[in-house]
Amino acid sequence: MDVRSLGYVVIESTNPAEWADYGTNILGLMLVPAASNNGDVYLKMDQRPYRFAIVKGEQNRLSCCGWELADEAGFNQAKEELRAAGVEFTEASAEHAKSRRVRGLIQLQDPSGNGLELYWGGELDYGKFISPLGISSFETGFNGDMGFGHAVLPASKLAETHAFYKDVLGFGDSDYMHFHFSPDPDDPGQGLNFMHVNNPRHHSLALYEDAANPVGCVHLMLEVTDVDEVGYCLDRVQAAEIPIVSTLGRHTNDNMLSFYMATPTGFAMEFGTDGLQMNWEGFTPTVTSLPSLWGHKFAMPDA
Ligand SMILES: Cc1ccc(O)c(O)c1CC[C@@H]1C(=O)CC[C@]2(C)C(=O)CC[C@@H]12
Ligand SMILES: [Fe+2]
Repeated sequence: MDVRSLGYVVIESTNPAEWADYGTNILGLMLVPAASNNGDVYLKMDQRPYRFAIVKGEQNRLSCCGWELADEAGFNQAKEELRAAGVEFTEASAEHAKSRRVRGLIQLQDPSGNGLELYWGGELDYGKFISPLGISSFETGFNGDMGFGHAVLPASKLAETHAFYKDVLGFGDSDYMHFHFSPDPDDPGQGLNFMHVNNPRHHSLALYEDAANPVGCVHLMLEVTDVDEVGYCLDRVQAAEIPIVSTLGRHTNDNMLSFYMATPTGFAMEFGTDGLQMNWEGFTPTVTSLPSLWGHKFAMPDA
């Protein structure tokens, strides 16, 4: 399978209006005029019609990640490979695909129960990105082909879930880390698999061995092209008294300079810049024992 990018996320929220406020006034994303009056919130950051869809629901959690395939042939091939691997999926209706602004879409779950969608034909509306806070641009590649950023998802069954993304979805390994927060020496600790798809972003997905995560996500990451925008965002977060989940720091594996804050949904948002752009040809996956070169003091170990 040839997955090209992390195209969008869908977030279920009891109060999508909170995300309209947070998305525009803190993150500097653009509110997309609603196609319907149902209160759903769409947030835009580049040539793509939206990157975040916040839909009204009973729960506050990440619903799914949308993964982009190159074209219809790639989409059909992906479905063949899922059938061959015995993975169940549901084909979305034309109406549903249209609401996602894609030409074809299937829905499935990974072995830890995280929702995902595989799609082809993601629209570009070339609507001008005008940040309400004057952010010049988010790093999403040419025509947005690097995806919006990355997602770190909880994986109670880490080995099985990692194998699913690697062997069935064809993701590549970027890096592996292992954490041991518990004072109990018999506690096996938590693994963290960083994985890439077919674009230069160091990781589009990371899987964290995290059994109890009620919101379906550890964090999402957005990347801006100007370091000052990270600083300005940090100032806005502090002025709004939004909890800072991790202080500013620079990661070892992808070189990202970032900090982490709370979101209305309870998972964290990493806001960074200067992430590595990789050439995967001949790349040897790394094993890293230090998460950050400096900084990144996390408020809670599982934040
Ligand atoms: C280590 C690292 C490298 C690149 C990233 O984009 C990135 O988010 C991380 C940190 C991931 C990880 C996390 O999200 C949950 C809380 C963790 C386990 C920590 O407490 C340290 C590393 C953190
Ligand atoms: Fe991250």
